[in-house]
Amino acid sequence: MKIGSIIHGKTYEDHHESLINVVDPYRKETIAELIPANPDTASRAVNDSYEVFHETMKHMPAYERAAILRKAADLLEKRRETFVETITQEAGKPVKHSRAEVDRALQVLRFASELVNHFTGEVLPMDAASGGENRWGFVVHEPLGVIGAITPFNFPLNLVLHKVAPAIATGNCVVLKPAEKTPISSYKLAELFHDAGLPPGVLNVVQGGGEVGEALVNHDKVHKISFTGSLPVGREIRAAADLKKVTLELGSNSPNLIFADADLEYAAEQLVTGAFAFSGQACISAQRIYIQDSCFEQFLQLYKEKTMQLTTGDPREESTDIGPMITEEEAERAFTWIEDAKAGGAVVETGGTRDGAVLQPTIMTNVERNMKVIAEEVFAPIVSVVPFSTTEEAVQLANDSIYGLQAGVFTQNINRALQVAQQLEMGGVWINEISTYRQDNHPYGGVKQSGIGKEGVKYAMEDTTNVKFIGINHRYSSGTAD
Ligand SMILES: NC(=O)c1ccc[n+]([C@@H]2O[C@H](COP(=O)([O-])OP(=O)(O)OC[C@H]3O[C@@H](n4cnc5c(N)ncnc54)[C@H](O)[C@@H]3O)[C@@H](O)[C@H]2O)c1
Ligand SMILES: O=C[C@H](O)CS(=O)(=O)O
Repeated sequence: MKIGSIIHGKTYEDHHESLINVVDPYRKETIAELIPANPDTASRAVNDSYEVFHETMKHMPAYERAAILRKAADLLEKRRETFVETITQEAGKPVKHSRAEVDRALQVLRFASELVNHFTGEVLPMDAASGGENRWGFVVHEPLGVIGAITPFNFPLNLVLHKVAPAIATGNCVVLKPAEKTPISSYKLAELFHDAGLPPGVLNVVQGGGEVGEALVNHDKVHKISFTGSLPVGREIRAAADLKKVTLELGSNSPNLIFADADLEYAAEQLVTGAFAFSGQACISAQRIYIQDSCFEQFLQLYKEKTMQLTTGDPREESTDIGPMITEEEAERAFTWIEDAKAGGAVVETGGTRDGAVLQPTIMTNVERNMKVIAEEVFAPIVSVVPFSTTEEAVQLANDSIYGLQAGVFTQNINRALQVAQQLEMGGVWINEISTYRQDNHPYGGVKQSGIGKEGVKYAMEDTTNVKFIGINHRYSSGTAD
C-alpha cells in the first residue's frame, strides 16, 4: 500500500526517491510506503485550502458544519473496527487501548458537532464607559483561515481529531501533517470526512517528516500552527512561526502524589494503567509517584504485585497490556536511561529488561532528582516511586520540573486536595484520579515547558477564531448596507 498526500480529494503520488517505510512495531513488517510531499506539493496543499476557505468554508453555515461532523461521527462508529486495527498495526498499541482511542475520537466529533450551533459571541454593555451611551457592541468569532496541524505518533486518530474537528466546527480549513510513523489513520480519516460530505480542500493531508511540517510553518497562507509533539520540535516551531498563532501541546513527566490517608489499593491499581498503558507513551503518563513515607513500603509492595500481573505480548491479543514501543531505538534509549540510573544508585524494583521494542514495565526507587528517568520526559514504561514526609515537600517535589501538564493527587482530605491543587504548577490537576486520565471536553494544555494554549473541543474552538469587535452608534445609524 502506498500512501500519498491528499489535496482537494485527490491522492498525490509525487515522484520521490526516498519512500518512508511505515512499520508494524511488533511484527516489524512494512505495512505501507509513505510518499513524502515535496515542497511544491506542501505549498499546493496550502494554496488549495486557502482558496477553499475563501470560496466555500467561510460561508458555510453552522448547521451544515454540524451536520458534517455528526455524519463523520456516525461513519466512525460504523468503521470503528477498521480504525482499531489500523491504530494497533501502525502504532503497536494494544487493541483494548486502540478501542478506547477510537471511542474517545467519536466523542470528540460529537462534542464538536453539538458545540457548533451553540458557539456564540457576546453583546457588551457599552454604556459601562462614560460617553458610551447610544452604542451597542458585539463580539463575534471569525475563523482564522488555514490551520496547519502537525501531530505525533502516539494517538494517531484522537489527537488528529482534537485539531481537525474544532477547526472545522468554527469554519476553518486544515492542512494536516500526521506523524510519519503513524500516517494511515489520518489517511483513512480524510476518506471518512470526504464520505461525510466535507467539501474537497477543507481537509488536505500532506505526508512526510519534519521538513514537510516546516513547510507548513513557513507558509505565509497558513494562519495558525497547531502542534502536538516533543519539546525540542515545539521550540523550533515557535521560533519559526513568526507572527502566526501557535498552539503547542508538548511533553511532561507527570507527578502523582499519594497521601497516607488515600485508598492505597485503588491508587496502586489506577497507577498501573497510569504509568504503563501504551508502554508509557502518553504525554500525561504517570512518570513520578510521590508517596507519603509512612506508607511507602506498603504502597510499593502493592504496586509491584499489580504491575507484575501485566501481560506482555502481541498488541492484537485482547489480553495484552504491554506491547512494543514505537521503535526498537526508542526502547533502547529508554533502557539506557534505566542503566544510567542504576549506575548512579537507583534500584529496579521490577522490570528493567528489554526484548527488541518491548520494554518490561519498570518501577524504580532510590532515584535522584537529576537522573534522566525522573528529570526528563521518559516516554516509556518507567516510573519512579519517591517518598515524601510533608505536604509542602510533596508540592515542592512535584513542581521540581521544567514541565507542567497534568498531575494526580490521592487523599481523602478535600481541604488538602484543594490546597495542593492550587499550589501545583500544572495545566490540570485530578483529585483521586491519575494524571493520565483525560476527558475530551475539559481544557487541556500545559504551563511551563509543556506548552502554549489549550485543547479540549470548546477551548480548541476558541483558539481557532479571531475575536472581532463590531460597535454601532445607533443614534446615527440609518439606511441599508447597499
Ligand atoms: N501535550 C500533549 O497533548 C501531547 C500529546 C501527545 C504527545 N505529546 C508529545 O509528543 C512527543 C512524542 O511524539 P513524537 O515522537 O511523534 O513527537 P515529535 O516532536 O518527534 O514529532 C511530532 C510531529 O512533528 C513533526 N516534526 C518533526 N520535526 C519538525 C519540524 N522541525 N517542524 C515541523 N514539524 C516537525 C513530526 O514529523 C511529527 O509529525 C512526546 O514528547 C509527547 O509528550 C504531547
Ligand atoms: O499523549 C498525550 C495525550 O494527550 C494523551 S490523550 O490522548 O490525551 O489521552
